[in-house]
Amino acid sequence: MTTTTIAKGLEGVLFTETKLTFIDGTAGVLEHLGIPIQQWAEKSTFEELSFALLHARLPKADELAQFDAALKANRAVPAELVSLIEAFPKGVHPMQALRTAVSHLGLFDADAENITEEGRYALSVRLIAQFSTIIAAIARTQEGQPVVAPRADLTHAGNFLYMLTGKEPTEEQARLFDIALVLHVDHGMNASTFTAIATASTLSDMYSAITSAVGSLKGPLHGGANEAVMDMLDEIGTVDKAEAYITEKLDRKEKIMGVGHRVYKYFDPRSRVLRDYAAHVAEKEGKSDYYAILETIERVIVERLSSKGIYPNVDFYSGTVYSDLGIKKEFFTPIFALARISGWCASVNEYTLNNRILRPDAVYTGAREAAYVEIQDR
Ligand SMILES: CC(=O)SCCNC(=O)CCNC(=O)[C@H](O)C(C)(C)COP(=O)(O)OP(=O)(O)OC[C@H]1O[C@@H](n2cnc3c(N)ncnc32)[C@H](O)[C@@H]1OP(=O)(O)O
Ligand SMILES: O=C([O-])CC(=O)C(=O)O
Repeated sequence: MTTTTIAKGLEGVLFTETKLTFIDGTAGVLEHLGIPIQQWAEKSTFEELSFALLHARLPKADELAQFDAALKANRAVPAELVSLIEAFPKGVHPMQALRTAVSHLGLFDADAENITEEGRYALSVRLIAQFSTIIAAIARTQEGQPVVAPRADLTHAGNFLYMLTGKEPTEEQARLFDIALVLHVDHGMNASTFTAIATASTLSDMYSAITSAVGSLKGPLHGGANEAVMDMLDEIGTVDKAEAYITEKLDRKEKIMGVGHRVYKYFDPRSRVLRDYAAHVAEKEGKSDYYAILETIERVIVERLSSKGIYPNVDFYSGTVYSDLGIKKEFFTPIFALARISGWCASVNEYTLNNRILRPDAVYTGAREAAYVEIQDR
């Protein structure tokens, strides 16, 4: 069936069914398995949400314990991969490094090409566990610091912060980071999830699907926006300059990073949760002007652009939370990947159970039935 109506950017195109994530963009609602994101953030953990999406149901206590143990048992990565990361050129963006490292990791996995349901599940568990180790190793290497081996007595969030800094985080830091991960785990058919599915739909392997997804998340219109927000905050500098900066940018019809969304035409519910944490940390620690600048930008955006359905998205406040945890802005997008790996794997696994190769079409607008012109006659 072919139609000549073009859905630019595939907006509103339905290509599959899913039981994982529901979004009502007009009301600002996000649910995983029907449970609102606010409840996941308040009551759950990255580990539990990852299990829930991979199995399309909540785990019982013993199932969650087994899943957690499997993640912990899979945290280590091959020494060859650590050596490769250490040999990456200095100054490459961590998302470039992550893309290459994930692809390389596949070379050491004897089961990498297993695309059975069980094979994809086992690979998902490994990838979720090892993403954390890879990203921390990239960060340590770029800082000129020795890579820190994972610990099996810490949560996924706590272990990541430990491998990143070499210091065991406080319970509060680990929990705050865990909530940030929970908020980023999945979001329906976003560009990187769609990319992962498109790759997997050819019956390609998990490493290929996830490597493609990392490349897609990297762009500033998608996951890369969290770093771009921090660039903007650094450029603004102090809160007294924020309103004029944003007003001038909007007058020049430039896009503001961290606002606008293909699906949300109202506040992204995740941005509300992150705003509250950013406010809490700013008040408690008095660390930076970032929160005050973001509040001002949000006010101007809502005044000027809410009639167009433009509001802050998940990337707007997340960087402030990471920054208060001492994380550098180049690692904001890898941290997005650290969370979204679970959503990518769950969506790939769900789609491939009922697979059909993804192959949309384009309306051809070029010449037809033209004669070949010899090179010397052109
Ligand atoms: C995790 C995530 O991926 S969340 C998104 C992260 N990305 C960003 O924060 C980057 C900034 N935002 C954007 O570029 C866009 O809003 C996107 C890419 C997220 C969504 O894009 P689309 O759905 O294609 O919206 P589109 O770009 O067509 O914008 C619709 C209108 O809103 C305006 N608009 C959209 N986003 C913004 C923005 N960030 N700042 C100012 N105006 C905006 C557009 O100029 C356009 O106005 P017009 O109708 O007068 O021309
Ligand atoms: O859904 C989208 O288009 C972007 C995304 O990944 C998110 O908001 O988490």
